[in-house]
Amino acid sequence: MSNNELPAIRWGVVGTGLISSWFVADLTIDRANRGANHTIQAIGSSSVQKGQEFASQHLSGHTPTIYGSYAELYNDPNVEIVYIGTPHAFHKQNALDAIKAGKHVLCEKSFTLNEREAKEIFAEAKRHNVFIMEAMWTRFFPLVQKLRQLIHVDKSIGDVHRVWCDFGLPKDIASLPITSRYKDPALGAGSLLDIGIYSLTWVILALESNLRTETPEVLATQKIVDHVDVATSVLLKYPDGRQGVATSTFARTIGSIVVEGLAASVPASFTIQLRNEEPQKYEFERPGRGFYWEADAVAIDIAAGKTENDIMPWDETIRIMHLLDAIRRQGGAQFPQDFE
Ligand SMILES: NC(=O)C1=CN([C@@H]2O[C@H](COP(=O)(O)OP(=O)(O)OC[C@H]3O[C@@H](n4cnc5c(N)ncnc54)[C@H](OP(=O)(O)O)[C@@H]3O)[C@@H](O)[C@H]2O)C=CC1
Ligand SMILES: O=C1OC[C@@H](O)[C@H](O)[C@H]1O
Repeated sequence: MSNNELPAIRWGVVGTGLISSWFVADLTIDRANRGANHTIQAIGSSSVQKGQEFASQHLSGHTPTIYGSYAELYNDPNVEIVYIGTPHAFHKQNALDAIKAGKHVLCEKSFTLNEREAKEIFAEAKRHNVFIMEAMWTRFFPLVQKLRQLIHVDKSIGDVHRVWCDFGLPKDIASLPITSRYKDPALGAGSLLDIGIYSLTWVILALESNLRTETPEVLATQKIVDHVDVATSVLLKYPDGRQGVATSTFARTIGSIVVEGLAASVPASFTIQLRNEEPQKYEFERPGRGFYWEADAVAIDIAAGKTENDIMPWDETIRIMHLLDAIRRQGGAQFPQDFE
């Protein structure tokens, strides 16, 4: 199909921040195998000057109409679809306004701050008979389609029982202005809606062969600092026992360490990966299986007249058992002895 025969659509972009710059840059690059022709018809910003700066920086060679308000963009008859690139907290109002003006909408993730807002938007879209979608771009990558085919159709690794996904995005929240969307709860700040949504998405995509046919149980914990979740861990539990762990954090580290070996009980080496540096692998000799190290420690302690070992003291065992009990209470695994 020649480019002239492809579907064509005229976009109005509201918000001139980071994501809008990435979005318009991608829509205007020259690429093979395009599926549609995109025109950035208009930019809506809080000021004409900001809109003009955005266009000259990210849309050189293009001539979008620049508006100093979003309302003007919604009312532009040449705009067919509105792309919402504002912070989460404004998505609801932006989407409702665009829909009421009869526009289709592509709205950045997270779609809204909560389910109630999302339902409100979809009800309005239904009333106005317009298209609307959450811009969860990752789901549309060919890589995802291939991965899902390998996992769910070809069953390349058999049945998938567990999936983990972590997204860490270092953010020094304390140093940001209180108006930052990463800091202000009223703007939907927090790791979950910003990046945790990706972790959750990957876990769901890998665990669910038929999307949206199951509702997993959720167990979650968050680290809240100044009313904002700076770290979230979610455990998804499916009716048949499949488990997904999705985590997100704004904490800053300079790299990661992966421990390798036969099993988690038998570490053999680890690799330190510092950002932008070559990985460094540390390997260790282990003749036999390695049970002699704990046996040596026992013998040494006894010879020294000790009753506890410093590496595995009594209170550490008690702490671990306390945690295991708490987890079982939430999780449901019971032993007859629990009721004695
Ligand atoms: N898909 C992806 O990979 C990414 C998605 N996102 C999503 O995009 C959305 C926007 O994020 P991002 O581009 O980083 O945000 P930015 O802060 O960089 O930009 C947001 C823009 O929204 C407009 N805006 C309107 N009202 C406000 C307000 N009160 N405070 C701040 N901005 C306001 C501003 O544009 P103006 O002044 O022109 O009106 C501003 O430039 C979020 O929902 C985020 O989750 C973000 C990054 C990547
Ligand atoms: O979606 C996103 O991905 C990239 C991050 O920079 C951004 O905070 C987030 O919204």
